[in-house]
Amino acid sequence: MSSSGDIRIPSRLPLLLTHEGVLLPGSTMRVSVDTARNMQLVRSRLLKGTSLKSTIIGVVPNSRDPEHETEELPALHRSVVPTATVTPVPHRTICGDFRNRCAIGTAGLAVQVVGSNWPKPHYTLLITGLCRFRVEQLLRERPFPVAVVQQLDKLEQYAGLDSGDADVSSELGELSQRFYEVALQLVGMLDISVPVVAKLRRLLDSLPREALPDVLTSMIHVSNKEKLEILDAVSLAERFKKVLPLLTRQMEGLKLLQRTRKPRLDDDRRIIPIRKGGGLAPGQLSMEDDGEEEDSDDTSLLERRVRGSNMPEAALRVCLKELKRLKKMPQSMPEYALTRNYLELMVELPWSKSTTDCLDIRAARVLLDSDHYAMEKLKRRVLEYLAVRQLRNSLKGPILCFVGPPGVGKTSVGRSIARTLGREFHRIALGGVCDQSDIRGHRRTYVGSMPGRIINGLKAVGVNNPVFLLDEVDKLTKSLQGDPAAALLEVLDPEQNHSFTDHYLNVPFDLSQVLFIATANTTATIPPALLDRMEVLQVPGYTQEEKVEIAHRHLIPHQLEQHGLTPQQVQIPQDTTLDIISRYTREAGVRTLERKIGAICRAVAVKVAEGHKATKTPSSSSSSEVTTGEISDTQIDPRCMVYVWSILLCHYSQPPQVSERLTLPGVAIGLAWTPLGGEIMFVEASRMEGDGQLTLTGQLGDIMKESAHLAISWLRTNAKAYQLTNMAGGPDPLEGTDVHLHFPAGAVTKDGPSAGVTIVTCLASLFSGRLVRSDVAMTGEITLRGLVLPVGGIKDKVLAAHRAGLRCVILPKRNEKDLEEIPAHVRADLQFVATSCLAEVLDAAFDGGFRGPAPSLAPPPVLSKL
Ligand SMILES: Nc1ncnc2c1ncn2[C@@H]1O[C@H](COP(=O)(O)OP(=O)(O)OP(=O)(O)O)[C@@H](O)[C@H]1O
Repeated sequence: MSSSGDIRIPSRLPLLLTHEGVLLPGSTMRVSVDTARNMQLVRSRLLKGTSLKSTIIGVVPNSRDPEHETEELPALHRSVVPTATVTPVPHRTICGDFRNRCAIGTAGLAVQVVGSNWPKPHYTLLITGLCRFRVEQLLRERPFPVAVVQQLDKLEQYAGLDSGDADVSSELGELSQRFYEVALQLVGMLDISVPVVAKLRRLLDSLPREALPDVLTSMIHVSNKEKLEILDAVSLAERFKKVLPLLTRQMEGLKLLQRTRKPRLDDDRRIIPIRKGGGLAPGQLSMEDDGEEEDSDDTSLLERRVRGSNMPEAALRVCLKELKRLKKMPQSMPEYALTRNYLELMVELPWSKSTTDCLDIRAARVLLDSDHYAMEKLKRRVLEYLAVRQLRNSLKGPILCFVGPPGVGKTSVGRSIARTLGREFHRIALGGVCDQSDIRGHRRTYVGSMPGRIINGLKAVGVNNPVFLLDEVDKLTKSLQGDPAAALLEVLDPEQNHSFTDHYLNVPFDLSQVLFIATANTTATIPPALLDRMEVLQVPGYTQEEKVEIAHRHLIPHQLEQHGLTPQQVQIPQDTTLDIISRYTREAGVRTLERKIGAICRAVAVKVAEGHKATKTPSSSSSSEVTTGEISDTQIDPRCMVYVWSILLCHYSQPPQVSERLTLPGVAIGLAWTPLGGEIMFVEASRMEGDGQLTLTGQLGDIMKESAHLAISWLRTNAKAYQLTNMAGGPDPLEGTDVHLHFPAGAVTKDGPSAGVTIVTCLASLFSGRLVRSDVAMTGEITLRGLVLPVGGIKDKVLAAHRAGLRCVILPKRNEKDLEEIPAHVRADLQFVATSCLAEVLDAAFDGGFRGPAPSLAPPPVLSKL
């Protein structure tokens, strides 16, 4: 730092008006620039200028807030020096008013300009003060003020310090010596081992004495007003005199502080913080000290929590080690927050906190029954499972996995199990999870690392024995980030999960008390190793009657409550519900049904809120008696009940879904099983002139394609017996003919052998020109010899046929036993034709039967051992 005496500043300076601090010669200050005038100055002088001269600006304190900047230049800070001492100014002020003349400021060198656009455009300048100046004449005010200035701190001014006038010299010499000694005392009170204190000590010796008052003022704690007084002290002697009491005050503050400090801190840590490039503040010091105290209190509180959290020995050791590191870390270190977060998590984890199981099997049965209608098989198995657990008092055993179409209550049964046990419930959605660290957490070395879902779940429930529902385990996917299913293996294996190690925790956590239940739509996509650890419980779709019951017992009351309606205000008769189910929904579960009921409730809620009601109150619940569909025409008492009749449904819902009829040869209805439940499927075939090619469309898998080839071969073999012909009427159906077979819903991949009988029927219809019965649906695998083999998913398929309003289901003979699972009333509504060969299938599929095969083609009595 050089003495300001060596510096010659330009006679014209652009003025930067500051409002937040006072720049003194010899010190450095950061100034935030956001007012229009100052921004202009930075842009046109500092950013465009190329010479050193262009980086010198005049910094003048301005008391006015930048928020209130006006067109008019604010009054600049002006020395209170008697006007007599001010050099007379020629009255040539071209702009600005007279009050801005004689303003005192500090010429400064802009050493750094940093710009930012956030939160609004602004610059931050780093300016080093060079010397004082006085504004002689304001040349212009816009776009930024420029003034003719007079440099005040000059070399010759201080000549008296070293030589010259004996009186001045001796007075200044004495003053500067006293000042130096006091400054030395002040620095002596600080801990010299702190680098900034050591540097200050060196500065005291190396700086010219005349620079000391300004430099020390900018380092100790003084108010802006006091700083302005020092800025005004143009005379050096006056400056020494004004700063001396400030130094003494600072020392008093330090002494007081040292006396009030605790001996522990006093002995070994005599570190008194110093503001970087600024001063020491008694008030500030004590505040920082409080912060330190608070911090150490905070850490010891954390330590107490760690010790009291009952964590196992290994975890405790890790935590104490981390605590030790934390104590040594400055708070500003990014790792401080990481370590602290880790310790907070460790403390919050329920290492030994658990709820007491209150399982009463009888009460559990009542609760399961009251929460869920039907699902008898599932409820029975769940009760068995819970009973065994209670008797053995252990959780070891297979993990239950509920598999079924969406909306059949898998998740809600899981929730009921938690309630019956009196345990906390937590659902972990695994759909789409493709990263191992989702389950097992990230290592703490990664930025933004966090624990996996299992540990997060435990933290959320706050006990170590909750019921965890692993929802949609069939939707886990692999990726470059590892296989989440592999991570789940450890979680679900009772032999291993007592020491599950999350990467973030890096210490084992005992998961053996957690009751895991999984749900899936299909077992096909569950990784085999995972499936092996689970006991699969199929949850089939519901029949229409079951859905009506579920709607009236659970869904409607729930929806009414959700929409602020009471059963006295709305009544949905059973046949209306049945209508919604059969005409507006086609699903295995009840989710769409619930949505439709919700839509009705919303519409009724509007009417009720408006004070409307039905114009006619029908006397019976038959929809046919209702003559009007509008409920919004007449205003009557809002307390009256709103009846929702079938006829009104069209006001609230989309047009009903209608099923098509079979009007062309070459169409047959098959039954398919998908993860969403059973579905009916219209298989279509057409033929055209060609050279005997078979085209298959509809995203078919290999097995399905093979079924199509099998069907064609069987039909060609038996063409004569069934009088199947090609387009020209010839005996080979494929001669000169191309056949196209299409399975609608082309965007959905289909596979499996169960469409075999449908393909045969569809092609038989095409080649014979006869229509297949439009109320028949079929399923079954075929062989080349014309046998019909059993298939899976019979219950869902039959329910789908029933939903679609079909009358007859053709199924393999060996699937007859599966019909027991189907509710009696559904069975009563349908006719089942159990078939063991294709001849029987065709006979049942066509009105009046299909022309039977020759006796030699009839299947042998013992069909197959498959
Ligand atoms: N048998 C039932 N009795 C009462 N309510 C039921 C029954 N089955 C389903 N529900 C209700 O249907 C809604 C959907 O059920 P849930 O969310 O449990 O389906 P899910 O089988 O888990 O579906 P997903 O596979 O899509 O997760 C819930 O409101 C649930 O209470």
